[in-house]
Amino acid sequence: MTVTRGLEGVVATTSSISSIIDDTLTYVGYNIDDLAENALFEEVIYLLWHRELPTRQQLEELKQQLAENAAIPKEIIEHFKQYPIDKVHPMAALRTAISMLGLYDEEADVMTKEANYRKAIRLQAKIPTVVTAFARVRKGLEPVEPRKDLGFAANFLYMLTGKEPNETAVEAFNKALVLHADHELNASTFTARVCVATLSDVYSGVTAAIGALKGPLHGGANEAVMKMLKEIGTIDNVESYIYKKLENKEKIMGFGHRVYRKGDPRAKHLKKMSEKLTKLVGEPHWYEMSARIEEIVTSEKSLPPNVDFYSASVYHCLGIDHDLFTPIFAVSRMSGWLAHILEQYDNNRLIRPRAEYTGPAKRAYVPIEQRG
Ligand SMILES: CC(=O)SCCNC(=O)CCNC(=O)[C@H](O)C(C)(C)COP(=O)(O)OP(=O)(O)OC[C@H]1O[C@@H](n2cnc3c(N)ncnc32)[C@H](O)[C@@H]1OP(=O)(O)O
Ligand SMILES: O=C([O-])CC(=O)C(=O)O
Repeated sequence: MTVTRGLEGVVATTSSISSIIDDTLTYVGYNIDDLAENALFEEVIYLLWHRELPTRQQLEELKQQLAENAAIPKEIIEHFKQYPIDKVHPMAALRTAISMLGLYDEEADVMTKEANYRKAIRLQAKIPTVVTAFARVRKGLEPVEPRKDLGFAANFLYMLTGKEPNETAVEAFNKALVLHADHELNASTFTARVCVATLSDVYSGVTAAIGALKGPLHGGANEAVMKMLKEIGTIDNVESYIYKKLENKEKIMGFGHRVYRKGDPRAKHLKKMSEKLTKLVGEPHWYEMSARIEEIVTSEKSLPPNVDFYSASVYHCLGIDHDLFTPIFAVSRMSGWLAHILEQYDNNRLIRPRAEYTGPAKRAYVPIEQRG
């Protein structure tokens, strides 16, 4: 048996959703740079689910479907209110609430193509409402109802704060959503596909994916980056902090990638946004510290920043609590998970690799009285 630890380089499926070739990321053939500059997140959702950009009418239809399905059952809000609130990470709350949504969906176990698409709409529509409701309930605030007249990005920020966001914030948030939407067979997407390849339901697939995204080696890295920036505190501390970590062979969060070698093409967009937004909110030190960290880690380890590095300071500037960074990643990646889940159902085969056994062999059962 040949063992490939971490399945590095293993091609486990075909997919027509996104590709990473020679450090270039495309969604259904459209370069991420092009989409980041021009696309609405709702257009990207449509693209990932239908493999074509929407016409104006198709886009309006999708926006309407998302708006109509954004409300969440009041039982979920009641559930949030019962949590030991200061001990619950929003990713744990999200994982539970998304699973709970399945309990209130009469079609949860209906496995037709049409029913699965309707569930995709409901999940994509409701995830911003779930994240923002939890963010408010834990502060003793009432959730803000979604508005039908706002787009996806604006509605998220509105539900979070109760105030209509300005154009700069909406534009930045939309771009972040576009950049995080899909990424080939990353760990959480693979998790979703493994789950539904048993012909389990869509809710189980996305709940499993949220669990995988939560870890700091994957989506959880954006929150860890902000924690590191806060620990460093000032630009003068960057060198000693980073060199010490490198000497101790500790990982620097937001750097490195399993697939990219020269660099993550999404990072440059977030870097630009970080520079602009940190200046705009009068906190340029977050960008300056980040840029200095990048200089050191790139020259010492040849490791470029990934999508999670500059997204941390971007979200901070949008006034978002640091432990909501990974849930926001999930709000965007929900679109990719759902595209992959639908693709898996369309051409399913159980995913079941092998393990090379390394434990003891051929042992005879020892009765408990003889085990000392
Ligand atoms: C959305 C996303 O999921 S993007 C990734 C987000 N995760 C992070 O930012 C966490 C930090 N980065 C990492 O832990 C890794 O780079 C991963 C998990 C992203 C990729 O992991 P892998 O492909 O398994 O690489 P692996 O962890 O084996 O690293 C290879 C070598 O580079 C080093 N390395 C990799 N990333 C880093 C890092 N961030 N800081 C310091 N050294 C690193 C490792 O220590 C290892 O060195 P060694 O060969 O001397 O032991
Ligand atoms: O692809 C990966 O391994 C992780 C990643 O960058 C993502 O999920 O966006």
